[in-house]
Amino acid sequence: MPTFHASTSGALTAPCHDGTLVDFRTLVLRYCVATHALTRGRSIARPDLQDAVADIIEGLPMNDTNNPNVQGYTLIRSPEALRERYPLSQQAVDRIQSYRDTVKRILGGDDHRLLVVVGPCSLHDTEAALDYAKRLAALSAAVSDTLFIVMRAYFEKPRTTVGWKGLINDPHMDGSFAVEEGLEKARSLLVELSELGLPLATEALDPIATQYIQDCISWTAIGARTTESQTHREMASGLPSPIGFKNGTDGGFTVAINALQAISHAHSYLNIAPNGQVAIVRSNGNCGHIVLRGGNGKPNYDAESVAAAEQALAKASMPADLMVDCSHANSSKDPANQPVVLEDVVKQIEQGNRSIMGVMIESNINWGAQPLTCDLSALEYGVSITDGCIDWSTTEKCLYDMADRLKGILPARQRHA
Ligand SMILES: O=C[C@H](O)[C@H](O)COP(=O)(O)O
Ligand SMILES: C=C(OP(=O)(O)O)C(=O)O
Repeated sequence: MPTFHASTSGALTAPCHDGTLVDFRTLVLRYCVATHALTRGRSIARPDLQDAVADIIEGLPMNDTNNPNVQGYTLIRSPEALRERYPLSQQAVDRIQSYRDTVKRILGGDDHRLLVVVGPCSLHDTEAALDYAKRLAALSAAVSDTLFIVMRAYFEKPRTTVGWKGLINDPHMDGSFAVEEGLEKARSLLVELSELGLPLATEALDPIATQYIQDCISWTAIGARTTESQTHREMASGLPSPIGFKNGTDGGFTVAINALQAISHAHSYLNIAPNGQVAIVRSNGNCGHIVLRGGNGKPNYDAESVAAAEQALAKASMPADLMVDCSHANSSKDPANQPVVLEDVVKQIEQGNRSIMGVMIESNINWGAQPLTCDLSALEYGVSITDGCIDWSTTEKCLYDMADRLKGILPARQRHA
């Protein structure tokens, strides 16, 4: 790794990628010229930029007290630059705005439909994701009087300990962590999915990554492992779509209810501006609801748990808006249990429940999950590489059945008295 040396004149110099000795100011200048060209949309040879960046970053001494545990930094393009490269059409922008408004109307009880967040646990194969989305778009149109369907487009996976952290973090799924490529893959796929006319949901995990993709998203989850995190609550208060806070991994509602209260306020926090510069963000505050996903080895989708969640929300003077996650601890991570949970939820609504405004289902083209192995060509098409999912035919059956049974009930339901 090259390091900078002070010459007798005091100038910092370092050996460049091509072996020549270059001073620090020249390297910074090369980098600025390259990024300026990029942000202005001019094409520049990618290696020029990479070399300029690598020369600067690798030249910076890392053995200071601030960074003893950091191997290095790789600068990447700004959110603005990626958005310019993969823009949404005006039609998609208008649709996304109307999808977000629909989610808010469902929360307020002004749209009687049930919000259904359904799709793969994580997306790892672009072709399979588009295949799934096309099927879901057709199904969604057929049940749109009763269900408002939003596709799970999850690119970030929070891990209990370690494991593949999703397409953004490791797009080649081989531990090479090409995060910039991951952001590019995620954004280009989100744009393609958005153009199909399907509302999209994701989990917002990395506060910086959100800046690259959130314009495509109509409903956002904050996961069970981060619902209690102040950083995630601050970020959520500034995100453009309504938020579903999962209950904590212990199965309790309190941290999710506290999170809802936190995001209803404006916050000031550190993140990056669209041009990639570190900035203080001043948010307006946001709205959302809790998601019951079970925990601590126990489910919490049953009528008794739902009533307890309603009481906890009432005690906190929060509206009774609940989504039930049919997967995760509610299914003991066995996809075969998801239809069982869904059946229970539909029965609760048939029997007069007014607080359940949505469900979440982990579904894919094919059943179950497969381990991520070194030989990627051995992966089965349309099968999750994270949590197990129900397959497409089960998904169709579940959603058509639910729409059929709730068709006459939801329009008459007074969600908020
Ligand atoms: O939804 C996915 C998983 O439940 C979540 O990422 C945690 O997975 P893990 O417990 O296998 O790490
Ligand atoms: C990780 C997820 O859920 P949870 O945070 O509930 O574990 C998920 O929905 O993908």
